[in-house]
Order: sequence, then C-alpha cells, then structure tokens
Amino acid sequence: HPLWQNSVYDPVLKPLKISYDPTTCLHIWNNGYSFLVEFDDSADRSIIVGGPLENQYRLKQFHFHWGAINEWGSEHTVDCKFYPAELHLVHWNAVAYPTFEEAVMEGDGLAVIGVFLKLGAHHEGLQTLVDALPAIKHKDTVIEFDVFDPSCLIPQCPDYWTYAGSLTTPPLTESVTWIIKKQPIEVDENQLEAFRMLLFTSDGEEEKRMVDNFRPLQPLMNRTVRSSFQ
Ligand SMILES: NS(=O)(=O)c1ccc(C(=O)NCc2c(F)c(F)c(F)c(F)c2F)cc1
Ligand SMILES: [Zn+2]
Repeated sequence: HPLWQNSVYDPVLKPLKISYDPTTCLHIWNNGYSFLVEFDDSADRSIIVGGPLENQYRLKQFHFHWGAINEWGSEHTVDCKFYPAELHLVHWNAVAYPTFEEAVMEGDGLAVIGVFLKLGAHHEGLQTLVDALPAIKHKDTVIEFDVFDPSCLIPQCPDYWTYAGSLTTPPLTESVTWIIKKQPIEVDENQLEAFRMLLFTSDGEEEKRMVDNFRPLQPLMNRTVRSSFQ
C-alpha cells in the first residue's frame, strides 16, 4: 500500500499505547503461509489502546511477510520503496465483539500494527524467534513458546501512518485499522535468510521454500492515509 505520498497529518491522532504481558505467549507455528506467534487472548492482558483506536484491542498473534530477495517483501511501500519484510501484530476489538471470528467481519473489528524490517544490524529480540524456526520448518508444525515480549520488535519512535483497510489474505475483509510505524527495525542478512529457509510444504511433500508470501500492492482508490507526524 503506497504510504506517504498521499498521507495527511492529523493533529488529533494520539500516541499508540502498547502494553503486552510476555507470559501470554503460547506457541510459534508454521501455518503454510507464514510463521506466527500466538497469544492467549482470553482476557485483556496484552492490549493496545489510543492512536486512531476508539476501543482497546487484544493481541492475538503476530506474523511476517517477506521476499525471496532483499529488494521486496513488504506489503506496504514508503516513497515507492519496498522493505525486505514486514511484521504484522494482529489485535481484535474484544470490547465490541465476543470472538476474533466475529471481529474479522466488522469494520472496527481488527487493528494491525505494521513494522518494516530493513537490512542492517543484528536484532537480538528477533533472534529468539529465528532460533525456533528450524523446529517449524514444515507446514503445520508447532512448538511451545513460553515467554516472549513482542514490544522488543516495535521501534521506539512513536510516528505512524493509519488507514482503514483489509486483511491482506482471504477473506480480505475490510475490518482492519492499519497502524504502520514509520521507523523500521533493523535485522541482519542471516536473520532474513532464516525466514527463507521455512517451507510452504508439509513434511514428505516436495519442498517449496516459504518466500514472497506478501500480497501485491493494491490501488489506493479514494482512501485517505493519515500520519501522526508532520
Ligand atoms: N496479513 S494480515 O492482514 O495482518 C492478516 C491478519 C490475520 C489473518 C487471519 O487471522 N486469518 C485467519 C482467519 C480468518 F481469515 C478469518 F476470516 C477468521 F474468521 C479467522 F478466525 C481467522 F483466524 C489474516 C491476515
Ligand atoms: Zn500480515
């Protein structure tokens, strides 16, 4: 999604408040499209509030999208530039809806924080995830993941863009308040290569490397992208 060119500063936008409980972390698994870390969302223990949001939203999972090479991989662009990967932290409006499944179908149902990954320094926090990837190489493999604080993957800089959008995979429902952080996090080549060692395929099938698992850019149409910064 082409950010920045068509964004307008909105002085009313508040800072996003993030409070995650690292012990709500459950497991990390390969679902055949990406790898995701899932959280116990049976109570308001890991939540975000503020920013463009009316309610507080509960963290359910986070996952990534990445390319086969460093030239592309992200699902949003800034100044027509792709990043090699993009992190999505998926939250749902448990104030308004009883389940995630129902929230997915509603305009104010989901809030996804997007964080760009750029090639650079080694990322200590990400390495904990990277070390677990060989154990979930194949589709539908899962390992327990006891404690992880996803805040370590979110840049300090408070600046973000926000727009009303959709899931980037089927059913593509228009239920997502996108909150894209302006500042990327830096990861090193070995860490990106570790993502590319995952497989789309199950054990025993002909191996297909899990790469280019991003949705192609979509036209902005008449949507407004707001920025929290000037
Ligand atoms: N890349 S992203 O835009 O951040 C994105 C975030 C979450 C999902 C997701 O939860 N899919 C599975 C899923 C559904 F697609 C449903 F429609 C539903 F009801 C679910 F319960 C469910 F888990 C898909 C894409
Ligand atoms: Zn995603």
